[in-house]
Amino acid sequence: METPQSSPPCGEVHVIVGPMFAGKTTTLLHRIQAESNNGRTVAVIKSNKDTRYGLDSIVTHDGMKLPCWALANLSSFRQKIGPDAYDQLDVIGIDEAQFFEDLYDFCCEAADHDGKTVVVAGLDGDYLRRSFGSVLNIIPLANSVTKLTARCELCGKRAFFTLRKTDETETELIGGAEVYMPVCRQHYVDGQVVIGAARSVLESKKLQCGTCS
Ligand SMILES: Nc1ncnc2c1ncn2[C@@H]1O[C@H](COP(=O)(O)OP(=O)(O)O)[C@@H](O)[C@H]1O
Ligand SMILES: Cc1cn([C@H]2C[C@H](O)[C@@H](COP(=O)(O)O)O2)c(=O)[nH]c1=O
Repeated sequence: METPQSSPPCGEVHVIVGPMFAGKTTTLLHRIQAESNNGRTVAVIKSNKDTRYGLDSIVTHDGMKLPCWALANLSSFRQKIGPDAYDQLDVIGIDEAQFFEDLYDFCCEAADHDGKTVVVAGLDGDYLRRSFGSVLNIIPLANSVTKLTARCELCGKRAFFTLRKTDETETELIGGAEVYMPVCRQHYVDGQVVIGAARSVLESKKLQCGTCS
C-alpha cells in the first residue's frame, strides 16, 4: 500500500495596513528581523515601481534598511530566487503590496500549499480613500490584520488617511513627504476642500488665459 505523502506545515498570512508614515515598513522589517534572529530563513519583496531608495533594499521613512527583491509581480519570485532557495524559505515579507496585482494568488499558494509565513505591508486606501490594489482582497486569507496610524501633520492627532498635496490625479504616484502627508479625518476633509478649491481657481485661470490672446 502506498504511504500518503506528508503535506508541508500550514503557513500563515499577516497583513499590516495604514496610511503613509504609519510605520508599516518599520513593523514589517522588525518582524522579519525577529524571525531571522529565531533561525528562520527569510526574504523580503518590494515592488519595482518604487525606485525612491534604489531597488536592492527596503528603506523606512526614518532610514532603517533591509536587502530585498524588487519585482514587477509576485509570480516571478520563485523562479528569480530559484526553486531550491524558495523551498528553504520560512518567511516572506512583502512591502508596498498595493502595487502587486497577483497578491491574492501568491498569498494563497505560499501559505496554503507551500507552508510559508507571509507578512504583507501596504496601503489599504489611496489618496481618495478608495481600496488600493488587492490589499483588502487578502483580508479573508489572513491570520491577523493590523491597522496602524500615523500622526496628523496638521494637528498631531492620530492620522488614518493619506492626503495628496499636489494636483496629480493618477492613482499610482510614487513619492514621499513632498507629495503626501498623513492626516486625521477632520484635516482630510478640510484638505480635500482646499485642494478642490485650488484646482477650480487654476482651471478658471487656464480658461481665462486661453481667451487672452
Ligand atoms: N506624520 C508622521 N507620523 C508618524 N511618523 C512619521 C510622520 N512623518 C514621518 N514619520 C516617520 O516615519 C516613520 C515610519 O516610516 P515607515 O515605517 O517607512 O512608514 P510607512 O511604511 O507606513 O510609510 C516613523 O517612525 C517616523 O519616524
Ligand atoms: C496614497 C498613495 C500613495 N501612493 C504611493 C506613494 C508611495 O510611493 C507609496 C506608499 O509608500 P509607503 O511605504 O506607504 O510610505 O505609494 C500612490 O501611488 N497612490 C496613492 O494614492
